[in-house]
Amino acid sequence: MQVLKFGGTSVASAENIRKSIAIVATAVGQGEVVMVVSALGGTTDALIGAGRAAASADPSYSEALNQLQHRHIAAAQALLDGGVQKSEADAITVQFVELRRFCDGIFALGELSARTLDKLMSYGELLSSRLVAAAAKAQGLDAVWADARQLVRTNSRFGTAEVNTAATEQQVAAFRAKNPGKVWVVPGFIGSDGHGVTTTLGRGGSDYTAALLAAALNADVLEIWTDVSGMMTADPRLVRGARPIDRISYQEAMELSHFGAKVLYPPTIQPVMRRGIPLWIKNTFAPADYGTLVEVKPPRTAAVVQGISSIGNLTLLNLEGSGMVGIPGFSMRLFAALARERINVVLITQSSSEHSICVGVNEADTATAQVAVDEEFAVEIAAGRIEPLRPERELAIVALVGENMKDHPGISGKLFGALGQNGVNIRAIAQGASEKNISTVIRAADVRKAINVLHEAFFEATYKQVNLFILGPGNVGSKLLEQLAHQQQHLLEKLGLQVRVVAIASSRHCIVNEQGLDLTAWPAELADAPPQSLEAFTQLIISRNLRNSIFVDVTANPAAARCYPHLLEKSIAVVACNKVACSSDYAHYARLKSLSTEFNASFLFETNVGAGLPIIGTLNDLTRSGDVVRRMQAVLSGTLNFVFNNYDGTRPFAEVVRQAQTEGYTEPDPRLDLSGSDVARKILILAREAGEVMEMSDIEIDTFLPPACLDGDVEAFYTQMAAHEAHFRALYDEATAAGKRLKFVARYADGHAAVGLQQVAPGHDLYDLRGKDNVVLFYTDRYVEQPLVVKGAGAGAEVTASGVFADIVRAARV
Ligand SMILES: NC(=O)C1=CN([C@@H]2O[C@H](COP(=O)(O)OP(=O)(O)OC[C@H]3O[C@@H](n4cnc5c(N)ncnc54)[C@H](O)[C@@H]3O)[C@@H](O)[C@H]2O)C=CC1
Ligand SMILES: N[C@@H](CC=O)C(=O)O
Repeated sequence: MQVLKFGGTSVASAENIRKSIAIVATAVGQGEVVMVVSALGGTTDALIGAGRAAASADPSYSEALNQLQHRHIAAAQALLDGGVQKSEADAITVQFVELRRFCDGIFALGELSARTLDKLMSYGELLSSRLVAAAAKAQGLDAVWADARQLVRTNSRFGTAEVNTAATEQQVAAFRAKNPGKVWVVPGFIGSDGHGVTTTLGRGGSDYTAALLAAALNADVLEIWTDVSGMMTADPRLVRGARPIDRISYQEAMELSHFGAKVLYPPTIQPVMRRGIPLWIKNTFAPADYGTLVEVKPPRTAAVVQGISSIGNLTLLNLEGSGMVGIPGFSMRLFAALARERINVVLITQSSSEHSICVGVNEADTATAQVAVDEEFAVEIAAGRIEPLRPERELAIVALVGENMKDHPGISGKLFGALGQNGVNIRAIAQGASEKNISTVIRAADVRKAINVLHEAFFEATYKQVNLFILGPGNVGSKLLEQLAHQQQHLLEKLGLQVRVVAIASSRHCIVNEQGLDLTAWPAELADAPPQSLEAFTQLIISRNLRNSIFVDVTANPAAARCYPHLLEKSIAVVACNKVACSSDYAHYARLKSLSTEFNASFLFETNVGAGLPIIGTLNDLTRSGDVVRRMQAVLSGTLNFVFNNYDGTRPFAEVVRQAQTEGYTEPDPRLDLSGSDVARKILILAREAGEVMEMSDIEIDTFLPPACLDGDVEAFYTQMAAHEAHFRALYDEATAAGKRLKFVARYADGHAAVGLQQVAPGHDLYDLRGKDNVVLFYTDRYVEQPLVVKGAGAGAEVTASGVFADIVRAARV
């Protein structure tokens, strides 16, 4: 015996009904079959709407009934021919005459009781099941229509009637005896009470009808045919990578269905579980798909977590107060007060201090719960022994479900870690001793992010999605985007990172695509995009609330640097080649570092010194391992090294500087390089990273520029340099005459830092530094005489982009 249930979408049209009947026909080859059907998709809602309209004296119910009638007759016409079609259309018309009279009655009385509503809703399944039975017969099945009201006996709790199992089993057995070998076609969802009055089993109750019949008939299998290929590892509307679960235990299926996996009506499992009947969830529209088999003991797989589920619209009710500690009965009174108002408690947690108890309820029950509980504890509240009930709204539960979680250490740790790294704050936790379900209460606005993060952590070991927001696609930014475009496949295959550039903003425009921008088309798209301010861009990053978000600042803009705290506070990582933040006030720099730690968000700026060279990383490695940096000597300006390596008086000094700018070594404002300020920023950042508390004003800057060069704008700067050619020539000649080279050197020792132009002699560590190279010599407690040296290309868009890229990968792999 097999019981097959077809949901609303599976019988929504003549075409779908044909598919469902074909599935039943195949099953008939393997033994007796019971077919349980829902109403044609959307019918129940339409009937409720018509009933409510009628009850509120709105005559539109009549038109709603016309449409329903038309839909059912059209389906009959498409499914049946000749005399069968005529008699079925007549039968449908008769039922609609009855239904119309019934709604007229509601209209006249202006009242829609639960009992009346049950009767009204029952027409949906009665109509669909009769139609499907006629179609099954027309297709050659030996089908019989079975009125569920004569099979399923319930009490009179209209809307959510409770089933009398013993009476139901007797009625089912009697019907079976009278209809041997027939294919039953049964309306789901409905039953009747002891007086023969129509009742319903709760929305989604057709699954339950099928489970009751399967249990009563001791069926070999219960199949739930729906429009998805089984229970999924997570809600596929929220998680793109969600996939069907092949085999799952009753307990796990129950947990998942309770927590919002809508493919199964939660009470369905209990009757079949009692009898150990396998329950198979299948897809009517892809019958070859395996679906999900729910059984007593599925084969043990490596999967510890079977699924991730969520319930929205949750309020946490917090009852707190010192008067609760050690006094029995508080919980009982709290739950009794809620029960009196028929408020369902979804989750409970209590701290071991007993100072507070916290329960989760449906948001719609918040006000009623508050009144009921405050009344119950009115005396204690008045005496100040407990606080009035404190509801926290707009929350949701996200739960991990899996029987194998039991005795498997580290699952909660991984859950908390994954959520924490993404700035998802956990308001409450519940885990039963059975360890089948670990529930977290979080902000409703974080649900999508949280489920995706957890799905990635527990199901998609293959890759982690990283979402980039890039500000300032100039020299470095454009190169970075080029490198990202080339390396996307490599990142996915070798590092398991699916890196998506979600947004790019220039100083004027912004483009966004949550699925990832096309990295070849962005320049044209950005040029045509609407204007967007920096504040709006920051808000966009925060409000999109995407997991593993990284803000990449490739500007030189102080305002951009001011956005970092807001982002870090939301656990959004910041990667910056912009040096403004780390060379600003020490307090700001220190705050950013502490926000990064506090909110578990990377703050990386390796390219602030030496472009793509691993200078800050090396320094961090030294200090983290306990070494102490005593002294640093460095050439930290690619621009100045390039200029002094290329200037020999044959070309004007200004022209060589212009070349450095054209080749992308200078700052957007080259005066920062030539004045020594950029080098001062860099030695400041190194000193701070070495543990020194220092301000920019503490750095001694010995500039070689005539003061006039710094008056006016950038063009005036070039003009002034040209005018002072003799000054630069003299610097060069003097050094050359002494057999030396000019190097702009940064020094740090004993809490003191200075930068300035020096003549260095052959044999000096800095003498042979070529092109635009940088070098840093670290003298530490471990590197006393021979310094640790980092040297190489220290400026240029390609190498800087490469350093930013490396920081992005570091932030992504945390
Ligand atoms: N060029 C190099 O070798 C190195 C550069 N850097 C740093 O890289 C950063 C960028 O340098 P480049 O790409 O050469 O400069 P760039 O001037 O070519 O690019 C910066 C871009 O940022 C944009 N921008 C400015 N304010 C903005 C805002 N509020 N919103 C959005 N976009 C804004 C500008 O319009 C420009 O397109 C600078 O902070 C520089 O110090 C760091 C290490 C080496
Ligand atoms: N303008 C800088 C670029 C790197 O920070 C330099 O010339 O070194």
